[in-house]
Amino acid sequence: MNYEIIASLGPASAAPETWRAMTAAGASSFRLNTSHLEAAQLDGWLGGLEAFCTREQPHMRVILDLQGSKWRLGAFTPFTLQPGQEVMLSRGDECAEGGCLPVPHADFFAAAAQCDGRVALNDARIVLEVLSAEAECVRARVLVGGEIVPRKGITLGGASQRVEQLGDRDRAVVERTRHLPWVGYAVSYVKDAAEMRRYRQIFEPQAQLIAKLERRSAVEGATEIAGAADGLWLCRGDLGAELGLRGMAEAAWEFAQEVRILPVPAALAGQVLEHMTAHAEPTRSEITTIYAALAQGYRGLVLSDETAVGAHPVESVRTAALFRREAE
Ligand SMILES: Nc1ncnc2c1ncn2[C@@H]1O[C@H](COP(=O)(O)OP(=O)(O)O)[C@@H](O)[C@H]1O
Ligand SMILES: C=C(OP(=O)(O)O)C(=O)O
Repeated sequence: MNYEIIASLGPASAAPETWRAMTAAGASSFRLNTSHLEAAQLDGWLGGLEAFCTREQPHMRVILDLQGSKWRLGAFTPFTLQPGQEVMLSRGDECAEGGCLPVPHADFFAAAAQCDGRVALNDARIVLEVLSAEAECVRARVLVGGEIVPRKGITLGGASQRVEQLGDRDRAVVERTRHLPWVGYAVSYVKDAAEMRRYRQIFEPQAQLIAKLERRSAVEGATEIAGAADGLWLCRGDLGAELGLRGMAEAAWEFAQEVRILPVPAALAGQVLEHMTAHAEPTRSEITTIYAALAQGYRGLVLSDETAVGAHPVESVRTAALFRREAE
C-alpha cells in the first residue's frame, strides 16, 4: 500500500538528525502545531526546516497546524488538578496566579453559559463540571483530574456556538510563511464547507490546505468540505472529546464507509500509535486499526504525541510505514 506518513514535530524531534532518521524511516511530511509556538520559536523551527527541506529533502512538506476556531487554554505554569478541587477559567491570554486557567476566547464564555455543564480539557483527559458561568469567568469543579499544561484544547459539552474564523495568531503565521513553497496548512475545527471556502481566500491559490475534521458537522459535511481542501484529516482526539468515545467510534466508522470515494485524500489522526509514545512496540489493536484504515481507503496517517513528545519518534514512523509497498 502507498500512503503518507505525517509526523508531528516537538521537543522529541527537534534535531535535524531526528528529521533525517524519520524521513529514512518513511515520514513524507512533518507537522508543526503552531498553537504551541511563539513567533520567535516558529521562526527557529522554520529556519532549520527550510535548510533541511530545500537542501536534503526537496519533496518534504511541512504542514503548519493552525488553531482555527478551536479553543485552547492560554499560558500558565503547569499544575495538577485534583478531583473535587474548584478551579477558575478566566478570560485572558495568561494567568500569573496558581490554580487559574486562562482562556483567551470571548466566545467560549458565551457558549459556557449554555453548555450541558461539562468542560473537557486536553481531548477530555481532564473533565470539569461547571458551577457558574459569567461573561469573563467560569467556576468549575474537577471531575476527572490530572496534570494540565498550557495551550491544551478545551471542549464544551453540547455547545455548538463559536466564532468560526482564523485569529490573529493564525493570520500572522500565514503572512510569515505564504512565500514558502515547502509549507502547507491544516486548519483546526472547521465547521462546514462555507467556512473552508472562506479560509481558501486567505491563502495563496497553490497552497496545500488540509481540513481537520473534529466536529460532527465536519464529518457529516466532509464531501462538501473536500471541495475547498486538498486533504482531510479525521482527528479522533478532538472528535472523542466532542462526541464521547462511542460517538467518535460511530462517526469514524461512518466516515470510513465513504473515505474511498472522497474527492481528496484522507488521513487518520489521533492516537494512531499512542502506545508508542512510551513503549517501543505498538499494540496489536493499533496495528490492526491502521491496516483496516488503509484497506478502507485512507491515504495517510498522522502521528502526534508519538513523534512530538514520545520516547520513540523514529521507531513510531517505522511502525507506521509497516504496510508501505516497499516494506512488503
Ligand atoms: N513545539 C512544542 N513544544 C512543546 N510541546 C509540543 C510542541 N509541539 C507539540 N507539543 C506537544 O506534543 C504533543 C502532540 O502535539 P499535538 O498533536 O499538536 O497535540 P495537541 O493538539 O493535543 O496540543 C502534545 O502533547 C503537545 O503539547
Ligand atoms: C490530531 C488531532 O488534532 P489536535 O492535535 O489539534 O488535537 C486530533 O484531535 O486527533
